[in-house]
Amino acid sequence: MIYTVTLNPSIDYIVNVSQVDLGKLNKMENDLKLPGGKGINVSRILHELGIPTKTLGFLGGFTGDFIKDWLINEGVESDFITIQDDTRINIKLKSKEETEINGRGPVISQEEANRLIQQLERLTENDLVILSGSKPPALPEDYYQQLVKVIKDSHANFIIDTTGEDLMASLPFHPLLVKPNKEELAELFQAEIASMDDVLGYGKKLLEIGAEHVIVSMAGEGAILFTRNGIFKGESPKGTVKNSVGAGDSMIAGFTGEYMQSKDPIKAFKLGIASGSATAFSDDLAKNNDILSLLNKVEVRPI
Ligand SMILES: Nc1ncnc2c1ncn2[C@@H]1O[C@H](COP(=O)(O)OP(=O)(O)OP(=O)(O)O)[C@@H](O)[C@H]1O
Ligand SMILES: O=P(O)(O)OC[C@@]1(O)O[C@H](CO)[C@@H](O)[C@@H]1O
Repeated sequence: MIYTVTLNPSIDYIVNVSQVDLGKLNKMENDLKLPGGKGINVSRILHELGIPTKTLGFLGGFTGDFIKDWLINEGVESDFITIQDDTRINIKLKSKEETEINGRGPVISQEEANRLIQQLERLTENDLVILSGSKPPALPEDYYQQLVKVIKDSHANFIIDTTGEDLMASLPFHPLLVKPNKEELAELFQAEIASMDDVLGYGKKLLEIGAEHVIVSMAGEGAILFTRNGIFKGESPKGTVKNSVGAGDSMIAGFTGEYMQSKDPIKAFKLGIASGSATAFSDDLAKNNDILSLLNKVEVRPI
């Protein structure tokens, strides 16, 4: 089974405003509330692709109920730990530019935190866990490291999509995939990423430190895949961007779904790009048909 873990889910409140005047009253043209949080997005796309998945993490309050109900309606399996505090609401302001205002996240007690660890103790070597997104400040500083240890002790495999020290500390445990975008890669190495040579150099370092596969995603400019057998550049299909929130998560879902079936990283990379782009061209996350219709437009070549 492919499990996803979202420590800090959200309702994504997508607000379209033609022009934003700070300090004035602005009227929305339209708005949309969607279940959010990176792992939840990954599971929604896996489910869309027909791949069995279960989504885990912490949900609470009326906001948590909204997400739980949405997933039930969509048929996405979940087993969340119920917390006392409310799940956060993240604002995605769409105007001439996309502006995001993300909440810090709810209070999570030690007892609630322990219950997720106990869930992961039941994993087996046939399982893969995708750990995605930020960690609410209430959780212990080394919580991600604790999760990685439990997953490895259970002989399961994992993917991690987070930033900074939590990502770095997980690399020696050989995640199947890490997928920083260019900004996250720069932050990881406290370096400027100004050229393709910089992307290639720092991407290779992630492999050297321990990742099995690395994708550096570059939005409309495509992505680079680093494997132990070569490096590949994938071009993003062209289209009209409607809402790029979740494009990165969709890419992880596409890659993982295909890789777990065929063990072919190039085929997986192609489905990853098609899934990411299909989501960027949709209001919500992509639908299966949109992903498959983009798949034959994705070009990948060795570099
Ligand atoms: N403007 C776009 N046009 C075409 N494809 C896109 C666009 N934006 C994203 N994608 C697709 O989605 C993939 C992941 O996007 P991106 O690099 O923005 O990830 P990310 O920064 O993790 O995204 P997010 O945080 O918005 O989920 C890209 O490699 C590409 O395939
Ligand atoms: O605060 P985090 O966990 O880093 O990011 C959360 C988030 O921005 O990521 C998803 C898109 O990738 C959204 O659904 C959600 O609002």
